[in-house]
Amino acid sequence: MRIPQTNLQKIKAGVHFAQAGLVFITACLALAVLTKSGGVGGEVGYLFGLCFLSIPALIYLVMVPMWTRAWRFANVYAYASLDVLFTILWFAAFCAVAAWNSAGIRKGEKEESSNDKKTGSCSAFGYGSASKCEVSKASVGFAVIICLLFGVTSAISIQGVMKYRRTGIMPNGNTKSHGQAEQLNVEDPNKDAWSTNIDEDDEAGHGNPFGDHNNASSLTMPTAYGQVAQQDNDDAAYGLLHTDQQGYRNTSHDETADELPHPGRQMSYGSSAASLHAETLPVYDETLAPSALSPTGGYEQSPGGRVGFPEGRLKMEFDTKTPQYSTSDPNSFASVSARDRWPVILTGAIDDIHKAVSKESDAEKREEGKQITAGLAKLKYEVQHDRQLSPLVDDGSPDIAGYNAELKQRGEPKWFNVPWLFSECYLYRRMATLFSTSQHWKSYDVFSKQKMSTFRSSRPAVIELAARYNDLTKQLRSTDSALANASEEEREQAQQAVFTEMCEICLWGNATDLSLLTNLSYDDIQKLQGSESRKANEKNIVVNDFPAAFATLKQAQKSGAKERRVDIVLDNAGFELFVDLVLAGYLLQSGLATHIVLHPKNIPWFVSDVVPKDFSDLLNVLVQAKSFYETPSEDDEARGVTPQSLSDKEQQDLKLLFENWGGLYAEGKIVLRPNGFWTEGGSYWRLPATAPSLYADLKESELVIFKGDLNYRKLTADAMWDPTTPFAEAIGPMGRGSGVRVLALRTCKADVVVGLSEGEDERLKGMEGGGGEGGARKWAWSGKWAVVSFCDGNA
Ligand SMILES: O=P(O)(O)OC[C@@]1(O)O[C@H](CO)[C@@H](O)[C@@H]1O
Repeated sequence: MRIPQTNLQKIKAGVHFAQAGLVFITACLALAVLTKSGGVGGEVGYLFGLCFLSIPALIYLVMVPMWTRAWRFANVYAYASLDVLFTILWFAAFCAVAAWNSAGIRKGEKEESSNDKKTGSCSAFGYGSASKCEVSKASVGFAVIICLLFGVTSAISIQGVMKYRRTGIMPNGNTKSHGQAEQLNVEDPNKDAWSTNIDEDDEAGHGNPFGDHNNASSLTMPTAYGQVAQQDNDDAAYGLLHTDQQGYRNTSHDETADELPHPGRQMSYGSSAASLHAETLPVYDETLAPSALSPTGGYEQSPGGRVGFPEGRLKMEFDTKTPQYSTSDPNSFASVSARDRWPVILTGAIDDIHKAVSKESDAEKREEGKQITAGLAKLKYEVQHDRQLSPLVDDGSPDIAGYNAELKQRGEPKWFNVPWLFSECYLYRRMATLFSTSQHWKSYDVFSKQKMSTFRSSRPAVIELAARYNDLTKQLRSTDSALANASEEEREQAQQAVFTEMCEICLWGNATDLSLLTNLSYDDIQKLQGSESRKANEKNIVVNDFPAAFATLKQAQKSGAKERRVDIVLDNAGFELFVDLVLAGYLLQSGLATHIVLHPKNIPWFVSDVVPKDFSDLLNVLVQAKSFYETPSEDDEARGVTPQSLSDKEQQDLKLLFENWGGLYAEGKIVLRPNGFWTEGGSYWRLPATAPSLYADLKESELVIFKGDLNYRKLTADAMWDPTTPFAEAIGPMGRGSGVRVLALRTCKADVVVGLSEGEDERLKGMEGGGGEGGARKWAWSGKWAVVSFCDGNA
């Protein structure tokens, strides 16, 4: 498959093609001279030989940068060396033959001492006929042109080397390290290449197999990167850092927003072939636009496609001045993530794509898959060896410019000394570029299998909640239920209790995000997700603003406003998305909201964050629950377990749930709205200034619920706030006076936390595994504690 070429690359290839034509002609001329009588010098022989020698060089210089099949031989240094070498060789060639010509002419003139012959002309050529001399002169002319053209291509190649040494990006925009491909023998399943142990490489004393941009040694053939034993105890040990669970566990740009069809196209609920694909999900109801539901799916575009953001102004200027958590802080989860967790996550991704490539029959797709695998391995290597973060490859999305501008402004930091939030977003954005710049793997989600396999393990909680939800729906719809006959005050109390319960279900659904918890056993997941654990965890909510959030929605309901929208900025797919839909369905059916707008990501993100496809996958599970839950998974087969069959009641409950949620979609009451802003590298302090139409859209909402840890880190700019800092202050421009009502539902899985009462942080640090006096806020790393923080930006 052809690799997209930059204009400069195309020009270079064009020059090489011209050279090939000229070389052919020169070879013919030289052959003519060689075969003519009168004798020849080695010079012409050299020229003729050089013509042949140039062919393989030209093939290499043209084909390797252009075809994936040859990409394994790509090497910016080789390109430049060849171009410069042949410039010199052709220079020598035309000088030599020119000298031979003039020697022949001088010889001829000496022999022809008669004065009617023109001096310096071929008429008196000492090595043969005048035509031989003419032909030889012509060959010199062509050789001069070829030499000059090699001079041009040398300049282009040298520019390419300088760019590569500066950015790590090959002239055609790809990232690549030299000579590593041959390590990737996909066919050899026994070759276990995916580990987090870096010492292996160094031990082999091969230095930096990935061509560290500053270290010329990269030209030497590297060892096979990451070739060590299976997931070893180190990884297991890593996982036990906070809890005895560990985990590893996901394009391109904004197309999704465009691809998602406009609503009104009825979904085929209940039809026999009722399997759902993301495309069939209505995004919003025309009749409701241009109200708060007008889609802003893509980036904030302005003429020229640049993110609608004043040129030259850098987004960082909108961030808080409070320092951010950095990977250099040994007391932070940032340091643990960069040194221990990200390599494990990358290894999981490499493993996934490796398996996919080994099953791929299409040769071009396989080759491209190897490139992606190599790119992931390079990224893993750079993280583990504390390399500089290199500029992202431009995959056509406007956010890339923002990332690279910020990288430059941050002075191209190294992995072990960089703000955690930016670097972690950069990590996932860089992974996505490997897929989005490919032809065959653009929409491949390297985390998809993990998302679905873990959702399987949520079966008991999913069935328990489906029954609970359907009961609630029946109660809410019935006219003679206890609730219907209760007094207004009793109904409001009951409503608040159910609201809190539904929000708690939604909150703790966030505890099982896959980027934190590895190899979460079937039993662990049940223990975490069941109603018992929710009850047990109630006391673990260290900031609890549920009443304020309920009061906001209740007040809006009492205002009688026709449209009362609630937004949910989603976090993880699978069980968490399931409980988000439970909350969304409850808010709609209880009348606390009239519309729900869900905000997924555009690209695979932080391993398990929701992308639009995860939505249809979830609904497909509900409509095909029997086959999904009763088909043994790899894990079941490994454990020799045959999944229990679903009872009729359980099947019925899941079918009812599917029809209920399907109906809410069809009516356009639930809308899916991806936006590129959610996967940018900065905090939400930047949202009002850098994503004005998204900001305006969120202001239309009665309540914007931000799910999970990453959204909380972005709201609070992942800064090292004093934990007693008011939430409203820590979220800056999204706080007081912002016009946005913010509710964060977060299980704590990172250092930043605000809104705590005096002494609470010390109390939690003092608990077992809390971190103690040492300063590390370990209690906030495991997802065991949660905060529910509300700020009314309209107050
Ligand atoms: O946003 P989520 O899914 O609740 O958590 C994301 C997370 O797992 O990833 C980051 C660490 O890598 C932290 O923000 C948190 O631990």
